[in-house]
Amino acid sequence: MSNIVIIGAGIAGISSALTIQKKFPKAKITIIADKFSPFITSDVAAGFWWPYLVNFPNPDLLNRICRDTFNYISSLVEKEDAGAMWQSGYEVNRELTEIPHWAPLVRGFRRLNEDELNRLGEGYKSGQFFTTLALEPTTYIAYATKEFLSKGGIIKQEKVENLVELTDSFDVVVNCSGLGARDLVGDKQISPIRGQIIRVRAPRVKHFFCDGDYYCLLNSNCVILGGTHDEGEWNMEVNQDTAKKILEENIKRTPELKGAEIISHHVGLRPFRSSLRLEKETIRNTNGRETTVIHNYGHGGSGITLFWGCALHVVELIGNGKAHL
Ligand SMILES: Cc1cc2nc3c(=O)[nH]c(=O)nc-3n(C[C@H](O)[C@H](O)[C@H](O)COP(=O)(O)OP(=O)(O)OC[C@H]3O[C@@H](n4cnc5c(N)ncnc54)[C@H](O)[C@@H]3O)c2cc1C
Ligand SMILES: O=C([O-])C1=[NH+]CCC1
Repeated sequence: MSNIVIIGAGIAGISSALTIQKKFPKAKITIIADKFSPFITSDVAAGFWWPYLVNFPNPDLLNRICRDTFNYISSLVEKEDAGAMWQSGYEVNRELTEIPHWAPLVRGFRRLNEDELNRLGEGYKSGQFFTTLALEPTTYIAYATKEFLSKGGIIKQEKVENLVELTDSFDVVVNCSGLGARDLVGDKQISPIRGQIIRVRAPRVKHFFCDGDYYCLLNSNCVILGGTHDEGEWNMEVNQDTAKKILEENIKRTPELKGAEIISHHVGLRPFRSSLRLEKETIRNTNGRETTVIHNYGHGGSGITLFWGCALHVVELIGNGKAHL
């Protein structure tokens, strides 16, 4: 039986494990990670489907990845335990912006007129109203992990010090290490963009609102207020002044937030890379053994927006050449 290992148990790792399990049902598939949900970056995510703080040089493939992920999350809405839901709202900008490439994917995309922009706040020059999806990441990772284990998947807690060491015992290694790739494969192109958020209970909030500075996003079990983005910042401590500012600024934009119950504060480090790394390499180790390595990391602020399309592409990269797996 062939042996496949996925490094990482975040949204990228667990989804890659599922697509590989489906494509190669006879293979032995193991997820190795040093940290698991609910203690990883993926758990901090709002789960909002909206390409944000991510670069990828191939627009056609990016559109396909966006479409595949959007369609997959929409298929999960009917499953009560997957954490998916629809939500509508406003995205506005203080500068003139083009219609985004993903506009045809979301539902009811409509540009806002000048009167609407003025009523939403001062200084907004462009914006749109649309319906998109949210996938509560901790809920989804639990749902996906249950499916992976039910089909014979194996999970090991371990910090991988050297990826090449795995090539002696695995036919395929899939690197979904997120920001960990900086050390794991010495990739200095990946660095953190620190984000701080507040989870609140605010049942009167019925629309999302984002304006490039702050955001108020809904998901299946709370409302998420954000949106700091500090490049190169590794500090994981919640900053109380930042939290106060996030709350105040969001209340100005969404007054229904007044009196909202604070549930929790979180900080996460978005794994930002000059370009999302979704590619294959072949490693021949000192014993002359050749192993296929697939890299799937560097999703920045869009891990939940891109995960399923990336996981499907991971299987393509492993390729039919491995149909015997
Ligand atoms: C505040 C905030 C809000 C966000 N909101 C959204 C949103 O609304 N929508 C969206 O699309 N994206 C959002 N994101 C971005 C999203 O969270 C990330 O893009 C995504 O979580 C990255 O997933 P990942 O699986 O690559 O990484 P992670 O979740 O960090 O998982 C990496 C895994 O690799 C393991 N690992 C790393 N190195 C090693 C090693 N050497 N050995 C063993 N295991 C290792 C870790 O233990 C972990 O299990 C947000 C991010 C932040 C910070
Ligand atoms: O990274 C982030 O903060 C977000 N990504 C999509 C919505 C918010």
